[in-house]
Amino acid sequence: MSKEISLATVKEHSKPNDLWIVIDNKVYDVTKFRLEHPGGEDSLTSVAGTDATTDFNDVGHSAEARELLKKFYIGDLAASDIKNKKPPVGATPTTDTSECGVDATPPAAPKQCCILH
Ligand code: HEM
Repeated sequence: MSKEISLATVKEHSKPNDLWIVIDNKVYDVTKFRLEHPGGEDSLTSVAGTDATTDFNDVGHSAEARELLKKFYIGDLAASDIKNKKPPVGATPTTDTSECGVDATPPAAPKQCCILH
């Protein structure tokens, strides 16, 4: 079973010479890699000890970069620290659905341009 690491523990490793980050709920020790990172040391030190999933995805890292990640994997983020931002498809909404962004209104009638002449 893989090791579970809390976000609080990850935060303790937020120094350049002791640098952990979280990507997709997995914890990576990139202390040594920071000096080899093609995107520079600063981009890694700026997210040290935090969840860098968004930053990592925003850059549009290659498949090679994702493959490289595996070398630095040290454990999984503790279940209690995982924010379920995107519930699985088919999940039953709890109470308030006002923020889920789902618009139940049926699509409007076809636009003029869709009507064949
Ligand atoms: C362990 C985590 C990471 C690995 C293994 C990694 C790996 C790489 C690799 C291999 C590249 C070369 C381009 C590519 O193949 O996509 C790259 C570029 C880059 N990375 Fe990362 N990266 C990591 C985390 C991050 C994070 C957290 C950030 C931002 C906070 C970041 C920002 C960048 C930037 C800005 C570039 C340069 C893109 C460019 O010049 O086109 N990386 N990274």
